[in-house]
Amino acid sequence: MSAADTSIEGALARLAVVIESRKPAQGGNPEKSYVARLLHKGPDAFLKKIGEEATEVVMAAKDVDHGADKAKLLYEVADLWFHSMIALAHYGLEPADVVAELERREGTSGLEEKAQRQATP
Ligand SMILES: N=c1c2ncn([C@@H]3O[C@H](COP(=O)(O)OP(=O)(O)OP(=O)(O)O)[C@@H](O)[C@H]3O)c2ncn1[C@@H]1O[C@H](COP(=O)(O)O)[C@@H](O)[C@H]1O
Repeated sequence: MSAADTSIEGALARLAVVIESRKPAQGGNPEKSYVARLLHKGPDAFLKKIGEEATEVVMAAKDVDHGADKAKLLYEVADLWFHSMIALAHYGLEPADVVAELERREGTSGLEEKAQRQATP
């Protein structure tokens, strides 16, 4: 992975490295870094942000339904991904773990998976 890696996974991996470096144990400074500040405040702070950003995604999507520009939707989804990545880092997970989970699901219909889950006692 390098800065020249323009894949989605590359961009997420680079951001994950920066987030990791903002952890209190790595010397992240809450005065100078937004990520360090959220990590310093703890889960309640960044989980609240995730809830807010998810709501903002929904509102932006509804606005697009009513003719608004898609740029706001992109912006809000980026905020949601970003704050979710702070939670992943806090809980010791990486974007690659999410990608692996999505890959594991590849080719399994959501309807099939749901039926199997409901059939399991
Ligand atoms: N991708 C982001 C990113 N996306 C959004 N944000 C910040 O997230 C904050 C929350 O967005 P809101 O719209 O809720 O704004 P707000 O009302 O100011 O937020 P609050 O007062 O509720 O905290 C804003 O301050 C945004 O600037 C981000 N801050 C940082 N990054 C990445 O994280 C890296 C490290 O950032 P620092 O830790 O700040 O150096 C940066 O280089 C970027 O790559």
